Amino acid sequence: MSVALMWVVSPTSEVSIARGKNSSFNSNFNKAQMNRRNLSCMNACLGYSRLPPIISSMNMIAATYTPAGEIALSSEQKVYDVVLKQAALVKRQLKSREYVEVKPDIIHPGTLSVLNEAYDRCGEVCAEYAKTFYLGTLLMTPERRRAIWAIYVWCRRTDELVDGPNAPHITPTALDRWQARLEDSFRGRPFDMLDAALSDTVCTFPVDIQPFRDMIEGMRMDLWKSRYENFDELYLYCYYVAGTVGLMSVPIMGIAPESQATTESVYNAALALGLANQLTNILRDVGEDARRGRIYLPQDELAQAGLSDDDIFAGKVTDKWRIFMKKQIQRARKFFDDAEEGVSQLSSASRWPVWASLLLYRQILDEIEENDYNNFTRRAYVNKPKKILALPIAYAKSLVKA
Ligand SMILES: CC(C)=CCC/C(C)=C/CC/C(C)=C/CC/C(C)=C/[C@@H]1[C@@H](COP(=O)(O)OP(=O)(O)O)[C@]1(C)CC/C=C(\C)CC/C=C(\C)CCC=C(C)C
Repeated sequence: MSVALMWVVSPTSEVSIARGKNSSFNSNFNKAQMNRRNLSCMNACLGYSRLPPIISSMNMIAATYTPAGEIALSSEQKVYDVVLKQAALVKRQLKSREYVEVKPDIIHPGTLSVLNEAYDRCGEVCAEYAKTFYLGTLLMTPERRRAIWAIYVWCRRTDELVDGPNAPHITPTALDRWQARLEDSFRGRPFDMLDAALSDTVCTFPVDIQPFRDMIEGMRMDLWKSRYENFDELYLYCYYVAGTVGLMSVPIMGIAPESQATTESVYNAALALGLANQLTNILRDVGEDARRGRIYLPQDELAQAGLSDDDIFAGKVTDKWRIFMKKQIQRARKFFDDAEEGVSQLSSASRWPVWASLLLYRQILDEIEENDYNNFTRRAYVNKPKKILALPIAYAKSLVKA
């Protein structure tokens, strides 16, 4: 990655600074920074408001009970509740068409150019971090493209809090402040320019705040948890840090008008793609994570395979490890399969980047196999020719209608 985004999240200064080798972004960003009061005013003028409350569908989920008589939901059931809420929000807003072109008649002078600049900045970050994905977004309509950039940037900044250069200084309190900033952005009171783009996006498209809160929850989890007892625990983590991205993206990408699929099934597919990506990421990075003292693998399944934390730290590829890995890869592939059904339901211009990301990420699993399951000292990656080949394949798949 050629750019490192650094966040200084302190009680006195909550500013984001972009730093990097090619840092034209840096100076542009500083130049264009706005203060909170101006933005509040600007957004009041734009008439932003909090999204309406969402009806809970928790009681639609089959539940089991703890010995104390409390409802015990699996992670999958808890997450499904978020899927249903987001799908309900989209359906309600699609019905009322409230979110389409509801920009107020009176626009504060300069607001639009500031907003355009904010979105452009998001596009620059996206292009720096994820070139292929950025190119894919160029096929989308301008409104969708810039909204996806805004969400990408928020996700990237959130991830950088625990994975970036400032990670050792990040505390739960810093994450609380980041969440307060998120809540403010959803209320139309963004803190900085990049937040202003997010604020505009969530006011334009029917995006629920819960997946955003949940991603921060995943980052909180990363601060204290370095072992996962079983797949249920790992599932929740993967939802928090990646399944959420799928749920945030679909309201922007849009579902094809001709799609016969239920909104819920499309959201489930989006969730599945996030989970598949994260499981793949975990399987690729086993050695790297172990060197940081982290094991994102189900402890019970490791034990069943006759493996322990020590085996992971020793990093030796044994037959036990190969058998264990085959099972994990099979599970990740299943999530990719579940996701595939949903991609064709997306609006036509959104399919290509999603297919490209799906095909490229899934190939990492093939590479782990090619490396004879040595994910301790070899990083599986998809080489350039294979990446290039995936793009027309993704394009051809994107032409298949729902
Ligand atoms: C088209 C597309 C891929 C859209 C998603 C755009 C978007 C908002 C991406 C945000 C990604 C991000 C920065 C997430 C922060 C948390 C994180 C780092 C998650 C991991 C991603 C890869 O990370 P990284 O860049 O570090 O990877 P490398 O180490 O460089 O390989 C994750 C593994 C998960 C990302 C999850 C997704 C991209 C979800 C994709 C799902 C959809 C877009 C829904 C598609 C819809 C249907 C119906 C299937």
